[in-house]
Amino acid sequence: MTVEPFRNQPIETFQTEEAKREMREALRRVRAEFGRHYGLYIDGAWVDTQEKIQSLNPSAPSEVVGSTAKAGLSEAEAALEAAWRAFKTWKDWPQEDRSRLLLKAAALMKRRRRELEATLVYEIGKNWLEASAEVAEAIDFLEYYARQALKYKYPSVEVVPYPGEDNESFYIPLGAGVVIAPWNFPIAIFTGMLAGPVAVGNTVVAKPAEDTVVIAAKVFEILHEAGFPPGVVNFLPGKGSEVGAYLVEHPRTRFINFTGSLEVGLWIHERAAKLAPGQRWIKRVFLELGGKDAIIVDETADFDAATEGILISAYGFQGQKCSAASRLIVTEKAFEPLMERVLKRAERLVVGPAEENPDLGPVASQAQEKKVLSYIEIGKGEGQLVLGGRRLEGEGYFIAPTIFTEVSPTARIAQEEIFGPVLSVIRVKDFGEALEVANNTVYGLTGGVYSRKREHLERARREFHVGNLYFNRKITGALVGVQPFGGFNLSGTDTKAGGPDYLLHFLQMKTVAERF
Ligand SMILES: NC(=O)c1ccc[n+]([C@@H]2O[C@H](COP(=O)([O-])OP(=O)(O)OC[C@H]3O[C@@H](n4cnc5c(N)ncnc54)[C@H](O)[C@@H]3O)[C@@H](O)[C@H]2O)c1
Ligand SMILES: N[C@@H](CCC=O)C(=O)O
Repeated sequence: MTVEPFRNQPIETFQTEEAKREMREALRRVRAEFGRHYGLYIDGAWVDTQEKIQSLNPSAPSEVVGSTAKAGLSEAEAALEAAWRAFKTWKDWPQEDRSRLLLKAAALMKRRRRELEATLVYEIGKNWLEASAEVAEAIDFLEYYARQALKYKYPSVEVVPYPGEDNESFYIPLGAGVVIAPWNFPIAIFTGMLAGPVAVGNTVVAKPAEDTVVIAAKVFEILHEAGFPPGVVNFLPGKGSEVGAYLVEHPRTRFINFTGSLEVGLWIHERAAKLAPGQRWIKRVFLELGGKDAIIVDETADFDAATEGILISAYGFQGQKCSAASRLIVTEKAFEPLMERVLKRAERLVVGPAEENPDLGPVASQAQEKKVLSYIEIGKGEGQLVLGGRRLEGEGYFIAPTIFTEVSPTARIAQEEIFGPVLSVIRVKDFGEALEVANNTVYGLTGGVYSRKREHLERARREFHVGNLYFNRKITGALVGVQPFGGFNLSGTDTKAGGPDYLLHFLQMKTVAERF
């Protein structure tokens, strides 16, 4: 099979009139289908249930974007059974044919690109650029893993020759696994987490987050149209603590690919380690969790460039990214010139309904709004509020971009993941102290340094303990294949999504030796 080398999908910035017109048209079409209902997808068929999950528009929560069926335990059981049945043949499909299906799904996603972007705008409150970047990433995952999977096809492993014996080692898939996804990248992470294992011959039951079931259902429409055989991919919207937990503890679950909060991730890690009656393997568990990511700015930095990078990293998608800058660590001499610029620019940020393409849309849900506002209250007792710090008028969950200065490195707003548009600024005496403060967290996902001093950048390269480190640029927006993504410490198992080793997590190596 020959395929063009992998290239990232371009992200639409909506500068041209044509792109703007296309997006407005897509928004109109998606709005016209508000309220549409989708089933579960089990064993190649759409299945309805009595209970349903409604998805609301966070810019105007009285609007129902759509709904899906809601899986219970019997549907979870059926989906896992279907996945195991499908595994019997899918594992032996020629790799080229499996990869071809992923590429077909990518092509279908490209064709529906604007519609998918518009769905993200309405379902989760991304502005147009954020929505476009996310759909591009979902397509990239399909395209990248389709190509990477070809690397592992039989016979792929080089072994040392040994006299009198034929020795070979090769990769085989694990079996049927469970994918549990968060709401903040509901198409990219959902697609990537299922496409990786499936690409190399596993089958999956995929549970989207409760707030983003419509975009996830659209992913399954695409997988269905691409022609995945029944049971290879199963769609199971449902409550995390019910069907999610059931699948985690199930003896027939072979692996769990989870992205979400630290709290749920640790619970899954613990429960998956327990041997359930009848279980015949140690479950593989992959966890991609939270962050408390910091940008360091020293006195040699380009303050204008730093300001741009800080604002996009702190407030892109309202700060609801595991990679978001929630701490800004500034050396004494950089503090005034930098903060003057940051405040001036941040004051001008526009917050509003996502369909109007503001700088910041709403936060994702009422639960998110409550959590972020409660941290803002905590912050008022811990730092100096210099910007925002309040909910804004309107039906949607709008929160003003917020900045606290004079925050202690050990304050709660400097230690706990807030996951909203709140930036805690910590003043330090020099670069050495900045690195100490940056590393003083249980997380280790992304980090950044703005400096013109080579010595500082080299020191950060060695000492700043994060999975994704960025110099003189924003700390969000890792590109598939270019910046494999995943963090250290309690940020997860460093699975490195979109990286060259990712698919190995879902494979096991078999070794056969024959004497002649
Ligand atoms: N490291 C990364 O790559 C990455 C990427 C995106 C998001 N995140 C993190 O995700 C979090 C935000 O996402 P969230 O609020 O959806 O997280 P969450 O942990 O609340 O939910 C994630 C998923 O887990 C399910 N779930 C909840 N309880 C469960 C249980 N007991 N058993 C099984 N499944 C269960 C939910 O239904 C959802 O599908 C943030 O902490 C963010 O940093 C990390
Ligand atoms: N991979 C994304 C973050 C995903 C987590 O929310 C980024 O690099 O910004």
